[in-house]
Amino acid sequence: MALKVLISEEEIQKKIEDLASQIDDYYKNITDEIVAVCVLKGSVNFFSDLVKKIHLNVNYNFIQVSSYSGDITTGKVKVKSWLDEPLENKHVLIVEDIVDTGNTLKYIVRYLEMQNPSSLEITSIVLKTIHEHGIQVRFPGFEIGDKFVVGYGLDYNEKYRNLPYIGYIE
Ligand SMILES: O=P(O)(O)OC[C@H]1O[C@H](OP(=O)(O)OP(=O)(O)O)[C@H](O)[C@@H]1O
Ligand code: HPA
Repeated sequence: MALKVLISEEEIQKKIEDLASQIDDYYKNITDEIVAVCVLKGSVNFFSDLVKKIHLNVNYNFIQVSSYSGDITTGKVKVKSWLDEPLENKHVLIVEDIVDTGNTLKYIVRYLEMQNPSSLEITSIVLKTIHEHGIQVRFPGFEIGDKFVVGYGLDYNEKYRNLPYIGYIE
């Protein structure tokens, strides 16, 4: 089983510079903190690289949800841990590693919206455009086709998360 590079470490880091500057610009008139919500586990690498490049007042929050077994979604989003502060009247940025079927984000957005944040936006480093999920990603990274990808936080049965690039299994 060989791994092929789809998006190199250099391309990822360049894209993150670009996303961070879009985010800086989008929130430039906001004086309150922005709450960046990291969706564990997959987003940990992207979250960590991104927040270091944002020049705003950023607070961290973490949720852990999962729905995949191998490369197949169970269709059921399991919540493993949730926010540790309310998001009412906060500007919230959800940081995801991948939007595939959109099930995970649909679930997260539905519950975060119930908390009445001042604003709720999404960034995702990878997006599969094959599904009609209707999720609006304000700060999109790379659009890819229908390949199961690993690396840079993305796993196949918990493997490959620590690769610095995004690849696929041939
Ligand atoms: O758009 P979807 O089809 O819902 O897929 C996207 C979600 O799937 C992965 O999470 P996973 O359930 O594998 O948990 P993990 O982040 O712990 O790997 C990924 O990190 C996203 O959160
Ligand atoms: O392509 C993928 N790779 C890893 N995890 C995922 N979760 C949804 N899609 C993917």
